[in-house]
Amino acid sequence: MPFHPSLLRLYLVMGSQDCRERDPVWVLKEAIAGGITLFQFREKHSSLHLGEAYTLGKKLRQICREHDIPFIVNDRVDLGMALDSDGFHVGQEDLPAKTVRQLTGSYPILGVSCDAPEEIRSAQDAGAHYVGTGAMYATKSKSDAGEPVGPQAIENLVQQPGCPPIVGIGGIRSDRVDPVIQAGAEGVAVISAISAADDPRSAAGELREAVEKSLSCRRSPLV
Ligand SMILES: Cc1ncc(COP(=O)(O)OP(=O)(O)O)c(N)n1
Ligand SMILES: Cc1ncsc1CCOP(=O)(O)O
Ligand SMILES: [Mg+2]
Repeated sequence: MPFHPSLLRLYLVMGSQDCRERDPVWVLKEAIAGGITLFQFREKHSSLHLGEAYTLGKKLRQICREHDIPFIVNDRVDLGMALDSDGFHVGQEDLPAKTVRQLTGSYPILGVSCDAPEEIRSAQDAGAHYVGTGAMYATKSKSDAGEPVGPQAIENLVQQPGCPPIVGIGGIRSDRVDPVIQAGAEGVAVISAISAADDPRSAAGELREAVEKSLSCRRSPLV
């Protein structure tokens, strides 16, 4: 599936650990109905074996396919390849982005977590389509997220020549979307704001509306 920065508008990142014991299949369907534009399968559940992650991933992948939502796999290139994913997301402590590109070819979407200018340069070298920057705000969804870097980090990175489109992640709720977009992000990535919401469909709807509203009044659109 070809990449366009508008795919980053509302990016749901989710695995079974994020869904409050509810079926991730149901959560994903509701999130799609609410307006997500991209999905990342981020399975971190220590009790789920790779084979179980594959079985769940196949179901989620199928739902994405039926709704034309690109399906990205976090961390595990082997799992992503087995699931015929549309792309991969890796961070600074995962396989190097350049290696992922070599393993997977030039076509799949490649996302890389970056908080610093030198990380942007190596993401560019690897042919990253987008960059994930965070945590924007404090988060309970990633135990090793470190201190929040805030929207200011996006404002700094986006000035790097040739910087790929940025999506902000970490602690984002609908009332925190605007500073992230005004800093220069193309969209927001969330886990708990949708996956742990009582009503994931309306949560996604609210977030999407907040993103569109904020983009429509950005002073100098970056895309
Ligand atoms: C869109 C997006 N941005 C950042 C991350 C974080 O990736 P990483 O730093 O590798 O941490 P884990 O998600 O693997 O815990 C992401 N997953 N998605
Ligand atoms: C995966 C990840 N990377 C940086 S913060 C984060 C967790 C985001 O989760 P939430 O949206 O629930 O704060
Ligand atoms: Mg990772």
